[in-house]
Order: sequence, then C-alpha cells, then structure tokens
Amino acid sequence: MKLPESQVAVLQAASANDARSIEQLAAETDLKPETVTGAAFELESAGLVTVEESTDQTVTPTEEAREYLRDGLPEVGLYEAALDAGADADPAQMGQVIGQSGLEGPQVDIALSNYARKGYGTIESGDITADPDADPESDAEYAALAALDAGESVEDENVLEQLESRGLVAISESTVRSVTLTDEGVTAMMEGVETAETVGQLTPEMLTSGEWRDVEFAEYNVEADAERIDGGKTHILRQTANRVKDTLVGMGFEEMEGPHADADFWINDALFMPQDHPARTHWDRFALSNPTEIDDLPEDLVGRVEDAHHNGVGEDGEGYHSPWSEDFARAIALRGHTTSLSMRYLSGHEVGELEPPQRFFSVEKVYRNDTLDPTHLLEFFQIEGWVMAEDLSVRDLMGTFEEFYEQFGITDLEYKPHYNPYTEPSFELFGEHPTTGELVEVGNSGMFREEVLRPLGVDCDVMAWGLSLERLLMLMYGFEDIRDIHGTLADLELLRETEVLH
Ligand SMILES: N[C@@H](Cc1ccccc1)C(=O)O
Repeated sequence: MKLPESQVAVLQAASANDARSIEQLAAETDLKPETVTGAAFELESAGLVTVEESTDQTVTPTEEAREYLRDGLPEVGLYEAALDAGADADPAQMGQVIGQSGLEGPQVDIALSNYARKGYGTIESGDITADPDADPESDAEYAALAALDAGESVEDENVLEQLESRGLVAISESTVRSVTLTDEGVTAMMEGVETAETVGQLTPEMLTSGEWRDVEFAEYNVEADAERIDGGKTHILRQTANRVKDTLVGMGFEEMEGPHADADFWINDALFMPQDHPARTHWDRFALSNPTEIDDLPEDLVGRVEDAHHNGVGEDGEGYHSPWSEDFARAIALRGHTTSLSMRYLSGHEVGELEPPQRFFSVEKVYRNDTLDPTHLLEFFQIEGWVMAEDLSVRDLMGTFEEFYEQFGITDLEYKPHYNPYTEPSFELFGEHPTTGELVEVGNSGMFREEVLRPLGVDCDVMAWGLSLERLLMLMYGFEDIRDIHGTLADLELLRETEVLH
C-alpha cells in the first residue's frame, strides 16, 4: 500500500492498544499538529485508524484571582474586619467595618455581594453581622483557586461556575482527538506501507517543466484543526459606518466632507446658537491652540448670521439680546457635531448654491467633553444628514428614519419632543436595547428654523438629524458598554468575533 508521507508517519506512530493524542503523535513524528490531524482523518476514511474526539476544559485563574490568592478574597477581608468589630456577638455598623477592612473601590461591592451568599454573615440596613461558625480556612472558592494555581484540576462544577461568573477564572474548551489503529491498519502495517510522493503545493517550475502531469497531489482536508490566526480586519465600527454610507447612498444621499477642527462660526453661530449658550463655554469645547482662528470666513454670510443673532429674521423676528463677536466666531475648536458640515454645504460654501431637492449626509467623528460612561465617549461617530425640499413635514422626517433604521433591523423607534436652538420642531429618537430592553437615545433631529436658513440663503424646508453610530451598533449587536467597542478598554475578543451582517 502506498500512502503520503505524513500518513505513513502517523500510522507508524499510532498504536492498536492505546489511543494516542494528536499532540503525542505530533511530537513523535515531528509533524505539526494540524498535519497530523489531517493525516489522521485521511487514515480514518481509509479505515486504517479511528479518531476519537472529546472536549477538554482548561480553567485559568484571572489576574484578579491571583491578586486574591495573594491578599485574600474581599469577602474574607470583610469577615475578618467584622469579627474584629465584634459582629459575631452584636451587629456592627457596616460603614465602620468596611473602613476597618481596608477594602477600597470596587472591592467593597465585591465583598458585599459575596458575603451573605457565602454564609459569612448578614448585611441589613447598614448593619453587618458575622457568623461565628463560618470558616474562611475552608472557603471553597479560595481552595479551588489555590488548586488551579497549583496546576491541579477542580471537579466541583458549581464552584467553577461561581468563579467564572465572578470573573475569577477563564474557562476555555478545546477538542482533543486521539488516534487508534484499527485491525485493518495493523494488517496494512504488517503487509508493508510505502511512502507515495505527494506534492503539497504546485510550483511555477512544475508548471513550466510539465512535471505537474505526473505527480500525485496531496488532498486538502478542510476539517483539519488549524491554528487560529487573527489577521487584521476592518473594525466593526468602520464596517458599520461603511454600511450606513451604502444605505444612505442607496436612499439618494450624497456625502459631505469637511474639517474636524472648524471655526465656531460653522459649528455654532450659523446654527443660531447664541454666543453665551452654556454649551459654548470652554468647559464643553476642545479649543485649538494652534492655529486659534480661521481667517477665510465668507464675509456676507457672517454679516447675515450676525444680523439674525441680533434681530432675528422676518418682520417680527426676534434676536438674542446677547453680545456677538466675530473673533468668537473665528475661533477654532474640534467640532462637537457634524452639523458644521451641513452649514458649510447648505450655505453654498462647499459645492455652490444648491437647488432643491437635495439630500446630503456624513458619517464622521465628533468630539465632546463628556464624562466617560457606558454610553458616552469623548469622541464618537455621528451620522449627519439633511434633506432640502419644498414643503417638508415631520412625517417626512419620521418616514426617513423608519426607512433607514429598518435596514439595520430596528423597527421600534420612538420619538420625544426636544429643544435645539436651530430646529423647530425638534425630536430625539430612541430604540430599544435588544438585551436590556432599555430605551436608548440614538439621535436628535428637527426642521431647521428660519433663523438658520434665511442667512444661509435657503428658502425652502430643510429637515436634518445627527444620529450616533455607536448607539446604532449597541442596538444591532447588544453591546452594553460603548467602551467595549473602542478606546483603550475595547474588548478585542468581542471585536474579533462580532460579524457585521450585510
Ligand atoms: N447637532 C445635533 C443633531 C442635529 C442635527 C441637525 C438637526 C437637528 C439635530 C446633535 O449633535 O445632537
């Protein structure tokens, strides 16, 4: 019998009486595990070996667990402090016991949430008791962590589950295969197995020499285990941004482009945002220190915008009775919204005067001095858009949102009246989070006011919006923390495994 080299090697290394794992065979034959697996499958289909599969669990203590192995579990620290405070006799004040325990930050919550569960005592309305019979020495979770750390295995599934849910162990499963010679395999070996020359890869030389006609090619085995390789890939946020762009282009929109750092004029003044608006203080804007201002603002437009701020527009227009300075308008900051682009385009500054109907969009980054939390980042992507046409109504706006979000599987939009200095009426948009069921704000929108449109020279209706790309992602994939997706705390595994659906 003639077989490819790797199969001959595996056949020789396998035994009829004792199952050998892929790793053992790989070590013995000096072949890669994936080559051995491939060969084993081939031999199995030829009836020469059997391949058994089982699942192997690897449990590894996390960094946090190692800390506790060193310093003790937080709930045990709390128990010891409670004992010191005499809480085994009379309830002690919880605040004091926590202070004494030396626990800090998140460890306090961790201690509290495990204390009663593990029978160390009770916690009720500010008081803590300690069960005198509790024995930290025989804490099952600690013992299990210590065993794992020493390379031993832990059989108690409940304890493992608990440790996993506390984030103290990482459990990963892998398929283990082992190979045994069949009777047929033994017979084949006794009759003699020779190595057939097989070619794993076609080369240009083989093609030019014509040698390819005579060689035997090794078969591919697409089921063989191979090493996992995480190649670079487009970030899911970028993938979704691209999908949003495709969707909007499909709906007849054209893309806007423009500066991330822009004059306050485009970011705020053109939007009829008074210069003394709270959002325009230095707290909220990321000002540029070099350069500090933009010189080439369109003078006519600046004049009309200033006039609207002072006097409003129309016969009985009403302006702001607040100061307006051109220096303030020229100052450069990172844009807090991409509505600056909408102003640039609507004013004719970018692509010339526009005749209705028109539709424009951008999917671009904006910057805000917010406090970081699960739904806020200092920078995020805004899906900006506007439609310019005669006689638009709120129905057109809602219809556009329904059509857009439906393409991402979101069909339960809700609207809430809102206030923007530049739109009237204005609406916030909400969608339901697929796992928590909470209503998540996904965007803000409205019909631009006369005070915005008149100075820009637009004399028909314009409906507009700014939607959050990250929040759209949260609704699509059920992320609960925006920081899982980007920033320094991003969950790489999640990013590797999430597939953007088209
Ligand atoms: N600029 C608004 C969004 C918006 C754009 C256009 C019109 C109305 C609202 C925001 O950032 O929240």
